[in-house]
Amino acid sequence: MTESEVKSLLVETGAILEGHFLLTSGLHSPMYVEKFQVLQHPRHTAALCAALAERFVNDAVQVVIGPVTGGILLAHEVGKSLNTRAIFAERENGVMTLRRGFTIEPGERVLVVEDIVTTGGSVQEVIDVVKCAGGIVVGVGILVDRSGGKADFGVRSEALLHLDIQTYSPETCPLCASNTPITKRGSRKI
Ligand SMILES: O=P(O)(O)OC[C@H]1O[C@H](OP(=O)(O)OP(=O)(O)O)[C@H](O)[C@@H]1O
Ligand SMILES: O=C(O)c1cc(=O)[nH]c(=O)[nH]1
Ligand SMILES: [Mg+2]
Repeated sequence: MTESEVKSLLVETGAILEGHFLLTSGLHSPMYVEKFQVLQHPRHTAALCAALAERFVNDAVQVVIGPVTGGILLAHEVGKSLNTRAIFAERENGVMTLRRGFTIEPGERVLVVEDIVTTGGSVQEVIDVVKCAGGIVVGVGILVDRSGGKADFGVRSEALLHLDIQTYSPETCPLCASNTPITKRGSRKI
């Protein structure tokens, strides 16, 4: 899939939103990629994840892991393509962790997947979980990297679509200054 095909799919499914959004990092943004607008279509999810898996087909991946919520679907579908285990990480009392009896064995080759990267903080938390368990992070697979190239995980990362979307700290946000109501999507409680 080309970047323009991925972008068209997001536009067609209504995933690109404009407004005033509180992001999981605490930053504000005038745009939000609501990944579940596209992920609600299993055939699109399967096609996107197959394209992502293709980038890591020669990396001898043994486990695919992503952060809740979208990471559950992504890990499952990428793991299906690569014929590996698929697990997910979630925050417990604010700390990213493995629950549900999931384990990563020392030396296991792990691919981290993520739907959207803004600051890269969530992916980094998952990388830390993998490393803490002794796993080897072979790469990061991303549907949409909206960081404008700023996110760097110290391993090969591959995104199906690269965007450079403005973010603001709450103190400098022009939408706050103009009293535009803010909305919070996503699952993180901050
Ligand atoms: O790169 P970052 O600054 O960490 O931001 C990106 C993360 O934020 C969103 O998840 P969110 O925590 O909103 O929950 P969700 O996956 O349940 O929507 C998104 O799905 C990424 O996981
Ligand atoms: O940074 C986020 O929380 C975020 C941004 C975005 O565009 N889409 C999303 O699901 N989360
Ligand atoms: Mg998420």
